[in-house]
Amino acid sequence: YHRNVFWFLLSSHLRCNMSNEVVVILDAGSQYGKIIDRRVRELNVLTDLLPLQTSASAIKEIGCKCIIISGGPSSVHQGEAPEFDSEIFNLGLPVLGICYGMQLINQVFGGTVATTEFREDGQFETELDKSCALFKGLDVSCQTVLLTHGDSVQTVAKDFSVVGKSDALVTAIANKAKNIYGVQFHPEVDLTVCGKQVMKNFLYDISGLKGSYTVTSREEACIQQIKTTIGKSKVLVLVSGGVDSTVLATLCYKALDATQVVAIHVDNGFMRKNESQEVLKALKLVNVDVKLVNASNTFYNSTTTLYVKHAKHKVNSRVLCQTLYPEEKRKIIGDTFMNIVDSEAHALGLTIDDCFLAQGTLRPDLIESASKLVSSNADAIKTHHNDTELVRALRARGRVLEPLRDFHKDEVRMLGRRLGLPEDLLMRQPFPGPGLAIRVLCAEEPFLCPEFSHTQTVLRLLAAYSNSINKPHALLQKIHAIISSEQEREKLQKYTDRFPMKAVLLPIKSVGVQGDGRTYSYVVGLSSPDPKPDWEALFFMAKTIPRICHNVNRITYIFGNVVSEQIQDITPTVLSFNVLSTLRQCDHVAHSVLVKRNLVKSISQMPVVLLPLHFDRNMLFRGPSCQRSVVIRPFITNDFMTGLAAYPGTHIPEDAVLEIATSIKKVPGISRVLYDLTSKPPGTTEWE
Ligand SMILES: Nc1ncnc2c1ncn2[C@@H]1O[C@H](COP(=O)(O)OP(=O)(O)OP(=O)(O)O)[C@@H](O)[C@H]1O
Ligand SMILES: O=c1[nH]c(=O)c2[nH+]cn([C@@H]3O[C@H](COP(=O)(O)O)[C@@H](O)[C@H]3O)c2[nH]1
Ligand SMILES: NC(=O)CC[C@H](N)C(=O)O
Ligand SMILES: [Mg+2]
Repeated sequence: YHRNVFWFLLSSHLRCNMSNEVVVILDAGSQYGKIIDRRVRELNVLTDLLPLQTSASAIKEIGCKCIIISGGPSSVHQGEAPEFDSEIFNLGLPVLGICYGMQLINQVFGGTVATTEFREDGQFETELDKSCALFKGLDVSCQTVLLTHGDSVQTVAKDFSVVGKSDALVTAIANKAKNIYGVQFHPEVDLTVCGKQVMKNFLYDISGLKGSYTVTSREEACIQQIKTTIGKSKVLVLVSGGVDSTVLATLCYKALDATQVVAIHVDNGFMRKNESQEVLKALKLVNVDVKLVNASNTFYNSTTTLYVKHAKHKVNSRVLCQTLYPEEKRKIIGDTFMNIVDSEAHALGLTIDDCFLAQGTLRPDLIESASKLVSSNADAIKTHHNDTELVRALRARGRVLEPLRDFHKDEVRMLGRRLGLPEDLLMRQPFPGPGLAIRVLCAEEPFLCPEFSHTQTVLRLLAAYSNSINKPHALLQKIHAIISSEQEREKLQKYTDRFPMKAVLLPIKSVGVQGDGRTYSYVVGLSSPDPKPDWEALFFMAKTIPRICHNVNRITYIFGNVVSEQIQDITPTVLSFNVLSTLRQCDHVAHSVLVKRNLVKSISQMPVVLLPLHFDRNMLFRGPSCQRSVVIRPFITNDFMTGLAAYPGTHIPEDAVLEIATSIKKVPGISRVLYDLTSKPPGTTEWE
């Protein structure tokens, strides 16, 4: 049903624009894939996002000029691969396949694809053939691109030539005669430096598009949408204090009579220190009057029903303050949030038949919740509480207003600027709806799977590589199979020699995103007897380790003395009032440093995360694991879908980092402070 509504809206949208320059994006379930349409739109070309299964005849009917096939979490050579119509390659249209899309093209035309020892998630260098039309105009042939894959092309399809390579890995293929191209990397994201140029080449030069589609006025369109949807009714605007919902509320006030707009902010108990009060104050200054709903005590003991996929039935969840799993926490918080909104609406005398619900939902929120509104194949990355089952049911009844649903964060900020919102409100760092609740890693027991000790051995070898190479070890072969270039081995040797390191596998799991799917894997802690962190060496290790240990999605640096002992135990941690106040205090001291040093704008976001880990226990006295540790994650991103850990000395002054670490360490109950070195992918922004 949702999909029908969506296609209807989309086709009417297309009719209104009557642009004959349409690109069909066939979605294989990628999360970055949805940025493809933003990239294409940025180049003034209209997109039509369709499921990969779409038939060739349906595509022909649309009259598009070319096809882009996105990435996706599946493997083309395995049973669960989504279906597709191979006739799409016989339409005579130029095709660009990205990651999964390239693997699919290669397989269809007779080449092979396999899951190998290679696993790459992050920025890598690749050599591209500048004489290929796809790479025309690139300044140099060696380019930095985003790779996130575990599968790769083994034998190249007949009639295709290799136009991109990175050591043994094929990163681009082309069939010039048929105008069919494939890239293993992701040109749609900012982390691929030449991405925009590659897309431009495909759209303008290869497909002959002119770029005639311009978004006239998106503000006007939003206002119009609000007016037509709400009419004479009322609208309950949910305001979190973030930029999205602030822009939304401002638009509602602009489009409607003030008596029609009721804005509420829910304090769920997972806000930052003084956050709710400050939100109300800031919004008052821009004439948005918000009612505060204090529900901070309701959430801890709330539950919901969960659908068990493999058993196909529903069960009751635990209460939130006993729940360990990230998705479960998100579902409980989301459903509780909507119940509270519902009873608040009743208390205000509003019912769903005379009132609409407005949310600042953005495109990435829907993408990551795997909403059918944006894609039929997406892997659910995480549930956003503005896209829960309850919201979906209301949406189906046409009662939800989401004018920003087609926007990305940077576009919302641009709109907010046009609306005259102050810069400090616009540039606020995003804060997730479930707040601090997803920044506490909950666990009752250490996570120790059978691979633990093997992984730990590989890590030990890697961290001491400069010594290990002198003493032959069977596992070195495995490492060398992946670190195949002489240059890289030399680097590994140089860094491990210059900065002595220990690498310990921490017995916890964190959320990540790899190969366009969600992962839940180990974290590595690096530390050194040298008190001065060698960031260059650390960042190199952060990039290298997940390529070799595929069960690791995050790398951290542990401030302080070297940690050489394995951490066997954890401090049992759930979302309790005390645990949250500890994290709130750490978050507060950390962000105060950013504010004091005027760094809020230069860092895109800085999650502060509580870990159930107690280092430096006195084992002689069998000291219990009772303290916890804190990770700081200063993060640099533009599209909020991919990004880099801030590099001390470049993105953030090193003394600011050290000041943050020192002040967090002073908070009672904190064992150690860690620095997250991981890019996205393989790690996400949040740890969950
Ligand atoms: N505490 C809250 N009270 C009221 N509404 C909320 C709250 N948290 C989230 N919402 C609603 O859910 C939507 C999504 O939440 P989310 O936190 O992603 O967005 P945001 O805060 O507007 O923006 P940002 O992502 O910049 O923080 C918001 O736009 C808002 O409509
Ligand atoms: O509005 C939100 N509701 C949520 O539930 C949520 N969870 C994560 N985030 C933010 O989304 C961005 C990407 O997050 P991840 O890299 O952790 O997936 C980052 O900016 C995150 O802070 C959320 N935003
Ligand atoms: N990003 C992608 O499209 C990944 C494709 C495939 N799942 C892989 O791991 O190689
Ligand atoms: Mg948001």
